[in-house]
Amino acid sequence: MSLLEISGLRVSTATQELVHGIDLTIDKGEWLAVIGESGSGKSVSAFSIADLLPRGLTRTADRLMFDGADLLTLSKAGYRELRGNRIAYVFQDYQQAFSPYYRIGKQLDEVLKAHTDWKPERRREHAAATLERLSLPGDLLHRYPFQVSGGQLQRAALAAAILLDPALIIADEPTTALDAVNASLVLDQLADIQKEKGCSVLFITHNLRLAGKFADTMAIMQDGCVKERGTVSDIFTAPKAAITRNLIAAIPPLRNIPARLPVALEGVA
Ligand SMILES: Nc1ncnc2c1ncn2[C@@H]1O[C@H](COP(=O)(O)OP(=O)(O)OP(=O)(O)O)[C@@H](O)[C@H]1O
Repeated sequence: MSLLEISGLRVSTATQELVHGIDLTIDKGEWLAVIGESGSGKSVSAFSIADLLPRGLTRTADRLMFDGADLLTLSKAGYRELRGNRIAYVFQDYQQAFSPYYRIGKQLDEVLKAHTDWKPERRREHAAATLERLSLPGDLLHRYPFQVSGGQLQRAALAAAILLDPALIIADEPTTALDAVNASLVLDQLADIQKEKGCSVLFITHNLRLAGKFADTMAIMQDGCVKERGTVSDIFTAPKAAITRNLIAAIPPLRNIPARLPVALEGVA
């Protein structure tokens, strides 16, 4: 069953169209990877879903439905409720996820305060349990963002995203700024959470190999258009669009092919 249905989505500046009427759907529990070169329109498309486009960009669509609700008619207040509650974002720049001026615990608490009527004790317990769920030390609550490592901060950002059990997590290049070990940890934890909670993931990445490891389905973007959509298996075994074939051919060699990559990729790697 579809959680998110996007049809004819366009994003424009005052003078130029950046995204040219794309269609995407994500089912409940599905992990969709949106892949494309830099500037292909992945981020602005993702921003437009939850009304987070930067000033100067506008969105139109034929259809934009989230869990039965029409986002095209949703009020600003409706969007505020949706974000952080039903739709959560994890961004590449984890430094921006937290204000440097407040302890991480206070910032997690603000999210819970804004969306629940829970008492302080329950909010504190829930925040600590969520950090623990991501194998982060409980004393992180008392630290400022600059007092934790980049990898921990990105996992704390993931904790902030899942505090309220969102139905959709939009992860926009969440591992680009991390070393390989921390990148793998963040994605493994995101995959565990997705399985446990049954939520959907919209994963934006340049990295076709990571997409192949974690996603169920893929959409390949180029120049503001979706050039190809399909299951991971179909896309790796029978890529149709030229951009998809180029992206697959550009995957660097790897000795240990991840278990979920289809056999066809081994010939390419
Ligand atoms: N605020 C903005 N004002 C004007 N143009 C913008 C703005 N933000 C993005 N763009 C343009 O929109 C196009 C798509 O950008 P977008 O950030 O969505 O690409 P992307 O595929 O996410 O790239 P990357 O992988 O590098 O993040 C680019 O041409 C970009 O220059």
